[in-house]
Amino acid sequence: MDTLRIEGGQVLRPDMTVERADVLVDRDDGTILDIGTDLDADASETLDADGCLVMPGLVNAHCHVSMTLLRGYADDKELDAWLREDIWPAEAALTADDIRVGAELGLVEMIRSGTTTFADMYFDVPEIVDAVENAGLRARLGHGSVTIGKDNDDAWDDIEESIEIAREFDGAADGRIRTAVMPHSLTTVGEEYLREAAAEAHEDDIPVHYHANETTDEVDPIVEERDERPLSYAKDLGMLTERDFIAHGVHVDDEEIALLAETGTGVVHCPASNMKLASGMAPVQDMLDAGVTVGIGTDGAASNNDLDMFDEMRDAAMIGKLAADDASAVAAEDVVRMGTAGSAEAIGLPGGALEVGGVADIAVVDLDAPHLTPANDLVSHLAYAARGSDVRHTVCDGQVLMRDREVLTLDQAAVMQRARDAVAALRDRI
Ligand SMILES: CSC[C@H]1O[C@@H](n2cnc3c(O)ncnc32)[C@H](O)[C@@H]1O
Ligand SMILES: [Zn+2]
Repeated sequence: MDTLRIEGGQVLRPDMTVERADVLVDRDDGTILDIGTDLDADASETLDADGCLVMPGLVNAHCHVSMTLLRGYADDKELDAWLREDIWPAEAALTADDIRVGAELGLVEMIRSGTTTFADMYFDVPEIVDAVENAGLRARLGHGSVTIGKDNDDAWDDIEESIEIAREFDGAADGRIRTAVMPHSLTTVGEEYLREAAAEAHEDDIPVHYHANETTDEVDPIVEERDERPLSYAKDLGMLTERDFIAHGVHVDDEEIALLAETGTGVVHCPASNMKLASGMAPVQDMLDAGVTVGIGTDGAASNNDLDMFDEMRDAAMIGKLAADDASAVAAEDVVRMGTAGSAEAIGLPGGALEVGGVADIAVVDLDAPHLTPANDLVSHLAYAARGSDVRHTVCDGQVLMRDREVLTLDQAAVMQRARDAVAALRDRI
């Protein structure tokens, strides 16, 4: 058997306790064989975790990975103006090659900060599928459809593309890639298209993922036109089921929170994007109290401006307290759970916990740093003090993606140069 042993570290268990243990991985099927101090098997490969915390790989539950190319391209605007004046015109000029290199740049960034799994909405999805397959991460990918501003035929083509992409690539990369049908939002996609997209997706047991209740500018017109809240509308459309997950969920009222809990729909909290675009403060503690499955996502690198899930967990804790006006809200354990198991559950992928028989998706965090000293409480450190750059090794599906901070599955320097060249050419075209 081909095995990997991560040795000498402390291990974060699913109940958020930390214990001294080694982790033995079956690389043939990508699962954890054993966790303990007296593991007897000789391993084919070892990773040194002395002085480190071995934790589940982080799960970035909402992203637009190729938007790394637009990092710093347009800042300091609210969502609608940012999308319409800057981002959508720039995206209209992106080529399939741009999407590919942007995705690779984002994947390098994720691997370097301990993210092993993500959910992504974009276009030219076959490029992203191929990049993820080669980089070795786990992902739920989908084509984001927008129908406003399109004639009926073009609108249906865009919806059909989302459905076809989801069907074609579900199970790619030996099952590491799953898909979702991804209408962009409840206001940028018309009612008949949303209804059909959800029905077709669910016919094949494929989830639906979309932006919802992100800003008041998006919520108010729905309430005015339909005399119902957006998530009640989404439920009528068949888009609020256990498989489905929404991004943002900032402006949700108590009835919508109850609907999310009742239906088992996941919510991906994107605190940095919500702050940067001044979208608002999501009632995360209220959602957790109601039993909603809540994960965490970075959103794209143009509204964040990085893909570091450690930053995101800290932001989630900070703004969660502010939103609840309660310093005990969205506590350290809650955000670490949300950034790992909560996100995995929301997007319907395995991972987010280190347990025997579970997938070997692992981040090894080096604790030997001034900002992580003293080690009073390691869960507190993960939530409030650690940075993506503290990650020493990253493993996904039993494969080592980064060893001693060297990314093994992508050529980091070459990807960065291709990204610079792509953006220079893009800026000439825009
Ligand atoms: C049609 S593919 C996805 C689409 O979403 C855009 N996007 C990026 N961030 C956000 C956000 O916070 N809310 C809504 N839409 C967003 C992205 O630029 C793509 O056009
Ligand atoms: Zn988004």
